[in-house]
Amino acid sequence: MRFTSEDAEKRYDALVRVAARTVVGLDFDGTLSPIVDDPARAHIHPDAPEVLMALAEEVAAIAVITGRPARQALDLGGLEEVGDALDAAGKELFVFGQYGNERWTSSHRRIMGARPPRGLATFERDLPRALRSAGASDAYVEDKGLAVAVHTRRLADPEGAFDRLLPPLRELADRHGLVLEPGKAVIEVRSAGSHKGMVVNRLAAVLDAEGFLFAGDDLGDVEAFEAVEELGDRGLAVLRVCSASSEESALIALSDVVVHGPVGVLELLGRLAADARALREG
Ligand SMILES: O=P(O)(O)OC[C@H]1O[C@H](O[C@H]2O[C@H](CO)[C@@H](O)[C@H](O)[C@H]2O)[C@H](O)[C@@H](O)[C@@H]1O
Repeated sequence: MRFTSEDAEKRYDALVRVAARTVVGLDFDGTLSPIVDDPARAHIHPDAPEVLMALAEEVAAIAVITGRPARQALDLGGLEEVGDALDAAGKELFVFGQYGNERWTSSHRRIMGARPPRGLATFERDLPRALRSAGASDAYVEDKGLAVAVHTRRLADPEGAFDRLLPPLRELADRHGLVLEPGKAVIEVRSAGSHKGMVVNRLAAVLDAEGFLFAGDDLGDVEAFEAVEELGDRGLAVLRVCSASSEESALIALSDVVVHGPVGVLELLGRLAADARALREG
């Protein structure tokens, strides 16, 4: 775990002091679950449920904010059970799927979602031809209902295929009124309507937060990092945590703390829970 500046360490201390009024926002893939080749097997790190339950005792709320469909995050994360434990502690677990287009809470247990964006069906119709033209017919296409993710990780040349696919998919997305969300060996195509920064702002306002921690690992988390920084400018105690890997470094420059993958994220969250508890118990 590395604080990126002295100021960042002070930010951590300030967050501990307002832990009881702090919202913890967490990305899923690469932050709570280790990156794996098959998206259907990206299970949450086995230590995560216990760490989240301990943390919930000390903070106002925990929110998983992911590009995944909420249903998948619930299943791969065992988050319904985590929600049970949080409910019992009088706290709430939020799951925002598809970059904020879906919402689940441990108190309501229903996924509220948007409709598929106009243009997605015709985009999907034209997609195989675009994949063929880019020599990436074997790319794995993940149909997320409200979006499509084209994965190159399991191709022979993942980076080459990613680079060849980016321009034509951007052009095709534009033509269908959709936007591109590039990530780790993945190009997502989705509606322009929502992003993780909007979720951060909504949660901070609704929960009247005095502190906000967000941890993420990929480009789809940039808006959340920016929103958290703006909350800091407005006087909240904030901490931006980068779950680092050799695959993506864009978030490092925006971070207060850099940790190594999900193991490092959980270590930091465990430390936050322990420090907040020690302060509370005097
Ligand atoms: O917002 P996130 O929780 O980070 O989700 C973003 C996308 O993550 C998934 O893909 C990534 O994880 C896979 C499993 O480890 C990996 O195989 C892939 O290369 C990564 O890009 C997921 O499949 C996407 O739908 C999410 O939107």
